[in-house]
Amino acid sequence: MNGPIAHLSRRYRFSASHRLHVDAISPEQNREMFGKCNNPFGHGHNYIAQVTFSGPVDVATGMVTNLADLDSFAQRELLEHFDHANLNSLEFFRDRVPSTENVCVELWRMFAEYPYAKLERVRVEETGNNSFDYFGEGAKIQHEE
Ligand SMILES: Nc1nc2c(c(=O)[nH]1)N=C([C@H](O)[C@H](O)COP(=O)(O)OP(=O)(O)OP(=O)(O)O)CN2
Ligand SMILES: [Zn+2]
Repeated sequence: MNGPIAHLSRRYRFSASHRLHVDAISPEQNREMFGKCNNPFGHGHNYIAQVTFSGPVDVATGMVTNLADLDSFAQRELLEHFDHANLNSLEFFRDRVPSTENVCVELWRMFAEYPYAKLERVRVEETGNNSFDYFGEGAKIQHEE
């Protein structure tokens, strides 16, 4: 039996490197657009991803979803692929700049498949100064292209 709807959020940390670069424009244009982030050797971040889900609070368990289930899912779908990876080498970023906006979009695609609650928001902190939110808008268009 289900009770009221609640939201839960969980944070996952991964370290990854990337280079912001677009093949279609010149080296000078890349440097102008991305500055130090276009360094050919890349650079790294300790990312923090926060995923937020909603769902009915199960009357028997008191939970929207068991965090242990979410952790197993995140380990398999996110951390095994992203932690200590070069983002530019991952399939999703073969034709996309590995900006944090695009990291959010890719994490949305992953976590939207979690079967036990409804994904509401993906937040990714790239540095201590910036964070990016994605709420799934335009997701179908992006993935059907
Ligand atoms: N719209 C976006 N702009 C930038 C992104 C991004 O993902 N989306 N990413 C970067 C770089 O990856 C960069 O490494 C962050 O650079 P910067 O903003 O200079 O870093 P901070 O000042 O926040 O932190 P430091 O660790 O002190 O450099 C750039 N722009
Ligand atoms: Zn960066």
